[in-house]
This record gives sequence, structure tokens and C-alpha cells, in this order.
Amino acid sequence: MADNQPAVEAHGLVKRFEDTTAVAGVDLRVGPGRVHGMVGPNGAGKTTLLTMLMGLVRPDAGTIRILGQQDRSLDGVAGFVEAPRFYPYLSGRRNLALLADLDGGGARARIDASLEVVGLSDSAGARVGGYSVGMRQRLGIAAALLRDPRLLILDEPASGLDPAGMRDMRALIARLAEDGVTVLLSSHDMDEVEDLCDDVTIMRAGQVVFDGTMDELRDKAPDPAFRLATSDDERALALAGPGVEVRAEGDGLLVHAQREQLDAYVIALGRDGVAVRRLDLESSALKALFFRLTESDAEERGVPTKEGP
Ligand SMILES: Nc1ncnc2c1ncn2[C@@H]1O[C@H](COP(=O)(O)OP(=O)(O)OP(=O)(O)O)[C@@H](O)[C@H]1O
Repeated sequence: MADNQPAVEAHGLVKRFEDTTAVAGVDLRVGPGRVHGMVGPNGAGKTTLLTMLMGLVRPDAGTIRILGQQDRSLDGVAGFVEAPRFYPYLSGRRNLALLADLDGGGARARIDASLEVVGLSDSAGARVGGYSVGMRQRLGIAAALLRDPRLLILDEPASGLDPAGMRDMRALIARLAEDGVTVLLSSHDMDEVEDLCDDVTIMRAGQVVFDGTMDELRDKAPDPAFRLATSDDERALALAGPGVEVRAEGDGLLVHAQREQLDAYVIALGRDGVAVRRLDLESSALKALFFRLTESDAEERGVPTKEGP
């Protein structure tokens, strides 16, 4: 693969299931060596898109090039969609050995190294049935690494993990990316994507509503929102200065401002004898933008948004 060749190049992808159009004309480019996040509410079409890229589902329309190849040989690609599945009554190592036999090539020789990378060397002899969700997700990545992939496609790799498991998973993905593996992952969690990804595609109802770098997304984001409680909310409302939008909401105030303007506002309150009793981040700029881009769709279609970022 030429150095600057995209790891994924897809044009006009469409996938219908009976009367649902899961993916409705999507273009996607994943640059080499990038960590690319795909976010969207439930039912946005992320999993369907990833299954098409992995060659598990045939698109109704559109073209896909993976690592420069259009022939779907999928050499150099690995990953999982939905949760990775293993034989629960066999050990982690035995599960990998079975997969390595299917994969052939040098896969068997990579078992130990793959277990090591995902931090499962010590538990490799234990039955997968006794593994935590996080261990199973990491075994899924180890299985993918058997193929020595240049492109890893991961469907919600942090799904179902507790905070420590999530932290480990993020660190693992960051390490793989540092080693030069291109990673395309889906997520519900804007914080996770912000933490991990260089580029992001936001999907809604089968379509792309944003595609660009994390920095480009940040530039588009509105001011973050903060909840404020003071000793004199009326006076605090009157003291709102340039770049600070304040309105009464519930039993306190909602403030939209960039951090520097917020700092100046809080100092002004103090100078004026108004005490700040509570100041909490209500919604980060990126989350606010994510909701703006995707929420109308969720409401229209009755899609639950509680799992959203
Ligand atoms: N095999 C299938 N048969 C029928 N409909 C399907 C099938 N797979 C997906 N769909 C529908 O296609 C739409 C997109 O689903 P998809 O799973 O790709 O979304 P998603 O963004 O991955 O959602 P989630 O975050 O909930 O996993 C949904 O309306 C879903 O019900």
C-alpha cells in the first residue's frame, strides 16, 4: 500500500433491510495510520456500515476499497462487529488457536504476542466463560491481531466495560495506533471518540451529518453550557457581559460561554459581592454539537437517546 493511500475509501454505500434503509448513501474515507471514530445514536447505521466494510454484508449500492483493494480479499483487515464471540468452555489461548488455524499464515506464531499486547498472557489458560466483559473484548482484539492487520475495524470496543475496562481499552487502541495500525471504531460516546480519535464521522438515520478531523469538529462546536448557582441570581443575570449568555433555568442559572469569558464573569460576580455557590459543566461543547446534529432524528424516530454521549 502506498504510504498515503486511504485505508478505507467508500462511495455511495446503500443498505436496505425490507422497509428500513440502514445506510442511505454514505461516503467514507479513513486515512492511513489514523484513528477514525464513527458516532451516532442507536440505529444510525454504524454497525451496518462496518459489516459492509468487513465484507460480511453486501451493499445494495456503492463501492468499497479497503487498503487499496476492491476485490474484498480483506488481506490486512481484522476486527469485530457486535461483540466478539468465543467458546466459553475453552481457554482464551485455545480459542485463539482455533481461529489461528482458520486464518492460517503466520497466525499461530502470533498467539503469544497478541495475548501479551492485550494484557491477557496471565489469564490465557482460563476458560473464556469466566472472563469479564472487558477481558472478552480484549480477547476479541487479540483474535484480530492474529491476522497482523494494517486496518482494525472495531464495533463499540468499549461497550459494556466498567471505567477501568474502558481506560484499558482506550490505552490499548492508542498503543496499536502508535504502532501504525489504522483503527476505525464505532462508539456511542463522544468523550471516548474525542479522547481517542483523530477523525470523526457522525451518522444520523443512515447518513453522514459530519465528517472531518476532531479539530474541525471542535471549531464548529457551540459554547459549552454550565449550571450556576449564586447568592443573588438576579444580580448575576444583570452582570452577564460580552460572550456570556445567562438565563434562569430551574432553580439556578444556565450559562453559555467559553472558559475565558466564564472566568471573567465569575470574577466580576465576586467583585460585585455575588457569591458563586455551584458551578458545574452541564454539557461539553462536543456533546452539545453531537446532540444538535443527531437529536432531531432521535426524537422523530422515537429512538432512545439515553445511551448517547
Ligand atoms: N439484519 C437486519 N434486519 C433488519 N433491519 C436491520 C438489520 N440490521 C440493522 N437493521 C436496521 O437498520 C438500522 C441501522 O442499524 P445499525 O445496527 O446499523 O445501527 P447502529 O448505528 O449500529 O445502532 P446501534 O448503536 O444501536 O448499534 C436500524 O433501524 C436497524 O433496526
